[in-house]
Amino acid sequence: MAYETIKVEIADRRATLTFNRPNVANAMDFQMMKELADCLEFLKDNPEVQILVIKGEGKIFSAGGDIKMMLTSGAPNDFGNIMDYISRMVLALYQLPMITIAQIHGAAAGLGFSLALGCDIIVAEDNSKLAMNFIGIGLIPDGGGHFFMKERVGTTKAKQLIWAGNVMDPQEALDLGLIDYKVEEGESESFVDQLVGKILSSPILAMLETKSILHTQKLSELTSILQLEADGQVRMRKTEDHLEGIKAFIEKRPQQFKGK
Ligand SMILES: C/C=C/C(=O)SCCNC(=O)CCNC(=O)[C@H](O)C(C)(C)COP(=O)(O)OP(=O)(O)OC[C@H]1O[C@@H](n2cnc3c(N)ncnc32)[C@H](O)[C@@H]1OP(=O)(O)O
Repeated sequence: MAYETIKVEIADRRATLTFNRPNVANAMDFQMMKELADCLEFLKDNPEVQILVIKGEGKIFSAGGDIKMMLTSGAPNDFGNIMDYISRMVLALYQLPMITIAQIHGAAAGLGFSLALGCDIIVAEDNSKLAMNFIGIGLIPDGGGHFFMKERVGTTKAKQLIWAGNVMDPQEALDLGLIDYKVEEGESESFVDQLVGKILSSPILAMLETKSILHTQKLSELTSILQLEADGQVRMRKTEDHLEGIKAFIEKRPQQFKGK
């Protein structure tokens, strides 16, 4: 399939999906979200692929939703469409009958970090910035961010991290169990290639059965959280604090939130 905002290569039982808007930190606009949903649904039905690696072109894995698009895209209800794409991509990712690996370098923020957390294995380079920082622009996590954070660190810690919205370094994330491997700067590609080789020479069908059992049992909870996130995000999109958050980001100044 031909895409403009992502690249997909399939060879030797492995698919590699690369975010491809490097000039804007691989921030995701409408088109990219739709292409991601289409691509992950296509991969879901491709029995030749047993491993998916997700990575980013350029300096950053992904900075999440495109904040400049949020300022210019008009009506708050446009988020209804965005949330549909996000639900489609996350449900497809979660149900993929393959081992999924996020290969993070530079930064993974907002929806970019949610998608990484939706992978089975997360590898991050030592210098990368990891941020569940939707709150910085007055939003809540989407892309199943609430679900995946809760799965990895428990409800109380997830809530605290989401509220704080801090940029975390990989050591902190590793200590919390938010990522699985921290590697030296520039080493993620070779590390992931080795990991893929190791997994492909393991009894991968048994690994995939385990994934299927655990994910099938949790699917209704994820589906419910995605709906709650979609409803909540449309509400947050209409707040003054969100508008202030995106303006402050673009103007590179501190936000002044008012609780409205
Ligand atoms: C549906 C909604 C989904 C969501 O995901 S909402 C959440 C959206 N995402 C965010 O709030 C994250 C915002 N970005 C950041 O926090 C930081 O960036 C990073 C931690 C990702 C990286 O920090 P650093 O390495 O210091 O880079 P830099 O100088 O901040 O950014 C490099 C260039 O990338 C642009 N950029 C960064 N994030 C976004 C974005 N999300 N949307 C659009 N542009 C973005 C900046 O403005 C800048 O550009 P210039 O070099 O021209 O100043």
